[in-house]
Amino acid sequence: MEVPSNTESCSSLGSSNQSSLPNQKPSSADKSVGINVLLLKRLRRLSPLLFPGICSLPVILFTLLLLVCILEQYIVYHVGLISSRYYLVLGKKDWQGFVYTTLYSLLLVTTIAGVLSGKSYISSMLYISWRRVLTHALHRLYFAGINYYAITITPHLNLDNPDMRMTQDVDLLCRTLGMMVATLLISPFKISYYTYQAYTSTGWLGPTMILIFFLLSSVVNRFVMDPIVPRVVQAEKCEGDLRFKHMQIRAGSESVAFHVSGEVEAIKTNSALDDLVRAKQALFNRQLWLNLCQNLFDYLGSILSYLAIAVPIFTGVYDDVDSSTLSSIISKNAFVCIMLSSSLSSLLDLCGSIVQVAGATHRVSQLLEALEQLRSHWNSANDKASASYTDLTKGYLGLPAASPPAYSASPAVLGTLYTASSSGGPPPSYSAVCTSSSEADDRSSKDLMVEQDASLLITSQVDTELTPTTDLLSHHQKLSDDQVALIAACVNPGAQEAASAIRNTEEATQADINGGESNEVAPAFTGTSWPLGFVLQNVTLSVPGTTTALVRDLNLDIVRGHNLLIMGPSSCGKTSLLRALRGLWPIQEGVLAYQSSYGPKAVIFLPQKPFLTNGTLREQIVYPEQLCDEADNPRIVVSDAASSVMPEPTEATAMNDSCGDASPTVCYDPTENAGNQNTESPTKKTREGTVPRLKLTPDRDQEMGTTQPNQSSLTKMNETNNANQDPENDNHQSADAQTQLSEVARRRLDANVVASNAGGLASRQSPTDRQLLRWLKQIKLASLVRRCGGLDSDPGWIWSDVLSPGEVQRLCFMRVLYHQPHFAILDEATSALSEDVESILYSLAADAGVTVISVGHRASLRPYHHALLTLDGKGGWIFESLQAT
Ligand SMILES: Nc1ncnc2c1ncn2[C@@H]1O[C@H](COP(=O)(O)OP(=O)(O)OP(=O)(O)O)[C@@H](O)[C@H]1O
Repeated sequence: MEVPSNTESCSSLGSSNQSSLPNQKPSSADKSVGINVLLLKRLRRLSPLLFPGICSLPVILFTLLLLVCILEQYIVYHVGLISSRYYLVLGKKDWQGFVYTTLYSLLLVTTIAGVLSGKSYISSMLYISWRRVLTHALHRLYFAGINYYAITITPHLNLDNPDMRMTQDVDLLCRTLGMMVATLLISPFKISYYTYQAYTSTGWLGPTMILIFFLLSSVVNRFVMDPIVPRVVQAEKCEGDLRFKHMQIRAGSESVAFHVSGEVEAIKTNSALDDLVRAKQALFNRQLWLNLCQNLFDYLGSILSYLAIAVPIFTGVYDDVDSSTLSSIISKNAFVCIMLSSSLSSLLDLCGSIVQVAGATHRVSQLLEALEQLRSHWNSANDKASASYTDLTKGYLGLPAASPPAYSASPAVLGTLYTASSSGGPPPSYSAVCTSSSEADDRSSKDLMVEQDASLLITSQVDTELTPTTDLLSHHQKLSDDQVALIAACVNPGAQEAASAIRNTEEATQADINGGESNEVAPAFTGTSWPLGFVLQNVTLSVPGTTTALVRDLNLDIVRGHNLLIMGPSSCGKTSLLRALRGLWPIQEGVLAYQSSYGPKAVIFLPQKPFLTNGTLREQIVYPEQLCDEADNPRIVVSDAASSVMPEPTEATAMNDSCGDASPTVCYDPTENAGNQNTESPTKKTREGTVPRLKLTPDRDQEMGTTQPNQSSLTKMNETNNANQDPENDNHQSADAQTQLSEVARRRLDANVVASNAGGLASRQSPTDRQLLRWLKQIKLASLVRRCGGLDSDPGWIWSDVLSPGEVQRLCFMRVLYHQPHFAILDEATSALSEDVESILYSLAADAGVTVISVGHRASLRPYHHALLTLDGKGGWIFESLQAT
């Protein structure tokens, strides 16, 4: 299977399957960077970012700068005439005129000093405001969706050092522009005025000579400047590479020290330095010719002004004036000609700045374009998924076809459904096969290869219920027609009041599940009516850009109350599967459906490489939530980790408008929620009352027995279904098996989404400090509170450097306890811990009602899970129940 390489045919990284990433030529080797049409286009694209609105600070400063520049030129003109005035009064020995001229000159000089300082200050302000708005714009794009991740794993973008582009290159661009802008602004006025003055002094000859000279020098400079721009771009890249190397050593200093590999790193760092020096050298070599031209034309310009004034003098225009008046006229004429020539040559002097601006503009624009490309890629995939979702949900759950679910209005609310093209060929026949652990143990790795027509389903019990004539959702979830209609009402926008009714439905459903005949066909996941977290149907997953499958045709439903362990040899694709679940990697084929946007209260990931942010201990625990107020009045920003993350909640709406990012950032005050006990309590109660506890005590098997179908019950259900089927239906079922499976998965997902939506995840109460401290003590981190000065004191640590790997893992696990999500996805999250601490952590997670999906190598993990998925790294996989262990 070829992964499509063109932009048209692909969807989005991490958000859709059958996708490759946007294609773009390598940026640094891009020969198109220069002083050219592309530069103008890029500057035009940057201008709305630099001038975001008529009342924005950059526009106000820009206008102020323009006014100050005009004032400056007015005063400079009069300052320039001072010498001419002195020639006159001194030549005539006019005492009074001398005193007056002196006072007048003092006033002008004082004023010009103030104006020039003010101009410089406003230029600096303009620079910093530009830097702020431009960096904010880049940040918005960089943190939109998973752009910050996609840009680093998308090799064909070949975009070096995005961090440096957002910092140093933006700084260079804004600073140089800030310096240039005053000259650029005033030049048209200045040139027009002094052209007129030169014309009145010298006739047409003076200004014509000067203008021709300027045009000539511009053409020469243009050719000298052009090759400099790519060298500026290259030098900036090398600068970024060297910085990155130093950053890498700083981050891994301890590992380097363990290896005592300073010399190796020195060689590599010096190599980066040598590259930088070479790049700078090439730049300076080119700049030499530019500087030569600039200086030559500058001085030729000053001579030219005297040539211009010499013509009327030698042609006798001033023959009838006395010598002091002639001196005054020469001085004045020289001044206006010099001013005209210097106005023009100051434009030429900007050539050095222009190449800097051009280089920085190209680099910043390349980043901007790549980010926009990734974002639109992401958005179009989301739109596609939204459209698929609307299509697929049309006509079931009682939804009128013309009334799409709330998802289309707010993808963040209802989640995402990702579809891929089918793999072609005959649809696989789905037989419910549940491999026992003993059988699995006997299998060789060869046996792990799964046949196309023998898919194993975690919730195989559910799938054995599939019959073409059955209302799948109602049957599966034991819902009455009224309940299904209620869900439909809740899916529709504006049906918020249905949330409480849904809770009632949950209770009713729970009663159904627990009582009477429903026990016989009760779902595997008793304890919740809306248990579905992730649905994988025929999922094939490869490393992006390659065709070698890590997992092939995987069918899996990940449900609440059903802990899943994923194992397999190193590099077999365990983390990659989690990446797909998180939407970071696209899948090649199949259907991967999940709720993507509830954040850490629904699904939390503890990655293999733990991430600790800067700040207080509490900030580590609540991560990825952000405390945005003082500790005594904590406000928590709940960011949607799977969708766009906006830095400023107040800008969320504007960003949706301008950037098309549909996922809002929610900011809520837990103190408000605390007061709303009526809303809180039922949710909390329902949650506590329904989520099964996996107790790691002797009665565990018994508990698990209630949450896990055993083989005999599966067989029984198969028999029941077979008995109900007639031959016609057999054919029908075979042909529609794939469709039905998708259908039931979507219905269950939808129902789950609706219920979670109605359940008010964001309104769940946060644990108290007392509870946090109790947990910290239980996981043996109590001393950490003292070491870092309390929960809310910032010790200024680089946490991952200060804490041991075991402490880091335990601290990260606190996030699971704090958020108490429906699902915690743990990628070797306890690998650095002893088995007894591991046991404590899993017990606490079970007590909190958290369903865990673990990746790990240790057999000690098995007792905490209901099922095991083993990958063989060649595409094969096997699922086995762990209930008997
Ligand atoms: N960003 C990436 N670019 C290219 N290949 C990658 C990338 N990330 C992972 N891979 C490759 O994908 C394969 C599966 O990696 P993955 O991290 O899923 O393995 P794993 O089973 O979790 O391994 P381990 O048990 O060692 O953690 C590996 O061969 C790895 O080299």
